[in-house]
Amino acid sequence: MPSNALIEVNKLEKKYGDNEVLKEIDGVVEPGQVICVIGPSGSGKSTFLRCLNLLEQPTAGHVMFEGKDTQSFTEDELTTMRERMGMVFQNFNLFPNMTVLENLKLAPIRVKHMSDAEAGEKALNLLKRVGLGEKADVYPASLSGGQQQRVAIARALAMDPEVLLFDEPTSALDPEMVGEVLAVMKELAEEGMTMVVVTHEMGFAREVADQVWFMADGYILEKNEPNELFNHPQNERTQDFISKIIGN
Ligand SMILES: Nc1ncnc2c1ncn2[C@@H]1O[C@H](COP(=O)(O)OP(=O)(O)OP(=O)(O)O)[C@@H](O)[C@H]1O
Repeated sequence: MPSNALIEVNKLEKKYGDNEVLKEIDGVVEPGQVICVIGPSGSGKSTFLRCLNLLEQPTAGHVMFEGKDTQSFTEDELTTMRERMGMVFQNFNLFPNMTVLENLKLAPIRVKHMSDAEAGEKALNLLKRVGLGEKADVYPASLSGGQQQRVAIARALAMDPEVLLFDEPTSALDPEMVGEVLAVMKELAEEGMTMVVVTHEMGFAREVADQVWFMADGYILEKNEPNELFNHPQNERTQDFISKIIGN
């Protein structure tokens, strides 16, 4: 395997009963890369993402993290790996009964054993970074969806992750809020954050991704640089998908 792979997936398979959702998936994520995973609804994109941090247990195949096979991980090693892979969900998943600041401080205090003051300072800096320095003491419900998602990104960053996994981070947002979240993600990409992003935002994939992976029926049918994949798709299914979303 390439020595610089952060994540490597070999012959990954996932079944739910008889439903084969992921089939023979191979892929490498290198440090600093932004991978966008695109494809039709139900093609297995979210399941693939959740297999990367073993929120879903693969049925077969291997997920390697920093060259180590996660299958051989103890529970403690798995927990550590998940802490190093931040995840941002479609529906933000903030704790509603905690203020924005408390949401951000929780994991650094509990998991990294940071002092309250240290975690608070870090949280405030991260909130400023996502443009929400003024919102530290409010509750998530008083924020717009776009603001809540930016808080969720800041919360993931509070653990200093090695990689961020995004599961359709803008799909639950009103259209006018999509841009503010994508702008934060683009900034992170420019700062060198390694990211795997399941998305329907083709403009973002085209502009920000180093590689776009096209999934259909549980296979990754095509991987390429965005310009190649969008302008010269090789696989018939990719051509069909792209002509449907871009052609009209
Ligand atoms: N926990 C589960 N139990 C059973 N089947 C599941 C589960 N999670 C996903 N599936 C099935 O796996 C298939 C792929 O789902 P997945 O959510 O990964 O697709 P997707 O490409 O992310 O779709 P979308 O773009 O609509 O979110 C679907 O047929 C879905 O019904």
